[in-house]
Amino acid sequence: WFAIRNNNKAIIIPKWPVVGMLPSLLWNVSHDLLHDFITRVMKQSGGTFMFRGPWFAGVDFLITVDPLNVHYILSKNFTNFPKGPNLKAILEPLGDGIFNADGESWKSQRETIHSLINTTKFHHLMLKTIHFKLKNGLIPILHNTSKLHNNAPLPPPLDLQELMKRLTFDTICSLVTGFDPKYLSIELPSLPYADAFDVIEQVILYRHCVPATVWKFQRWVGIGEERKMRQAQECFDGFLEERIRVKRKEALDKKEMETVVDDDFLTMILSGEAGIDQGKLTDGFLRDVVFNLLVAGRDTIAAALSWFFWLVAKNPNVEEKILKELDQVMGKETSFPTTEELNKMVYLHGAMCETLRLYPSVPYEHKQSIEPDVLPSGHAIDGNTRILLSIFSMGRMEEIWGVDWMDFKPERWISVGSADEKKKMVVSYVPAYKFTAFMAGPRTCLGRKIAFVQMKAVASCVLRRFKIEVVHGHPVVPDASILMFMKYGLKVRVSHRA
Ligand code: HEM
Repeated sequence: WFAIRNNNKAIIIPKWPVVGMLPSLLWNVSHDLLHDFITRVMKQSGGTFMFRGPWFAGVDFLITVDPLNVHYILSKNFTNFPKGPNLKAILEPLGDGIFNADGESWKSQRETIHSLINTTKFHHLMLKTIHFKLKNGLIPILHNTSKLHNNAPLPPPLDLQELMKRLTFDTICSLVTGFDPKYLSIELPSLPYADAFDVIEQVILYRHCVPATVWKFQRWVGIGEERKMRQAQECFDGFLEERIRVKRKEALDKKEMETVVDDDFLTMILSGEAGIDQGKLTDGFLRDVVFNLLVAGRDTIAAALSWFFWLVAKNPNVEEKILKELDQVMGKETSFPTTEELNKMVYLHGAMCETLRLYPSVPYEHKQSIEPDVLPSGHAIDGNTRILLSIFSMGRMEEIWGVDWMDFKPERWISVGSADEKKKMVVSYVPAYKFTAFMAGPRTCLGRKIAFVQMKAVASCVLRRFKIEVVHGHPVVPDASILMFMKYGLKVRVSHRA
């Protein structure tokens, strides 16, 4: 009261009897301010803060953005900081897949996924798939609306974020299951299993926000959000079961015909390329692997591309430099870029990193200590302490990025290469404990490389053909969600480039 009365800019988080600091948190969540609020708390507290929830609710957590702590938790003392049982319960729809696994199960899944997605074959399949989806999905849709734009004074706005979600849903489904749902078509169809996927993510967020006893009770009785979760899970599991059944049959037919199997991720696993014992390939195991990969590769890229297009539209100087680079790399050619051309797009790469610094697709990472420990910042923690790493706030720390941290500056990521690199512009090395959008240490993202290829391919194809303008007055704010989406979507108007 004293601080407010004196118009003090410092954030005061009262620790009330019984309810602890929960009111401050809830107030900020309900006013769309969660990420900014946490960032201000981090700046004010020197990078680490202990949040105390209601008595006996078991929701206390330590939140940190200190790179030394992050390094310690994610790498140096990695074994003391697994994801923990609380998160495992919240993420139960992901089954025993890689996101929800710890220990040996996690290790063997990581090896399998790593060995399959980092092959030239998978890389080719990915480029082919994105090319197909751009040519037959995104570009025709933008072209259609853009024609209207050029001929009519008031063109209909498009929700670009919605288009990105549809594009990445089709792409990742095709890559993982070999099936293209055609969610991104001119008619913008409604697909029950795609909607179910969204509901599952929303209810996972809900579980993060209420005490475990509340959502577990709701699940037991079958009411509220948990009822929605059960229905959505049944629907999405039905879709996955069908995909697995079809793939099993195809794999069998191909074996009989002795044809070379060179398809999607699921086919590669079933054909024994991953070296997994056939006895282990139960429907449940395959369901978990596939579901986790769909989660990993869909919304992360959709969110990053949405923020990228918004930032570029707001920064014409960056847009100009990207277009100049694209002209240099691809000449007058407007065909799909090759792998070599994508590698040469250094400025565009910097713009993508800069987007993920300011708007990381995964804004928070959860860990839970096993044993008591002392963090490099000097904070002593008990065993079983929940820890939240705020990736969003890390991208906004002056101590890490300098005084111009709020500027969208792809140049931050570019430097002059060595003599071996012929002194060309190259992407600078930035330690993973500073730039944590893909996490760091043994659990670092396995799809980082393919994510950049996809994002650069989509961005270069769209920007060369279309000018994107954000609809005047459209509010762009991050949603308080486990994934960094825009709360009201991204309403834009597109026109053909001259
Ligand atoms: C912009 C795009 C992406 C971002 C920002 C991103 C970010 C992340 C982050 C923060 C994690 C750690 C999550 C956690 O431990 O809870 C992660 C893990 C992972 N990512 Fe990505 N990701 C992206 C794209 C992809 C893609 C396209 C794939 C592949 C299909 C992928 C596969 C994975 C896998 C398998 C893991 C689990 C690693 C493990 O636990 O060992 N990611 N990613």
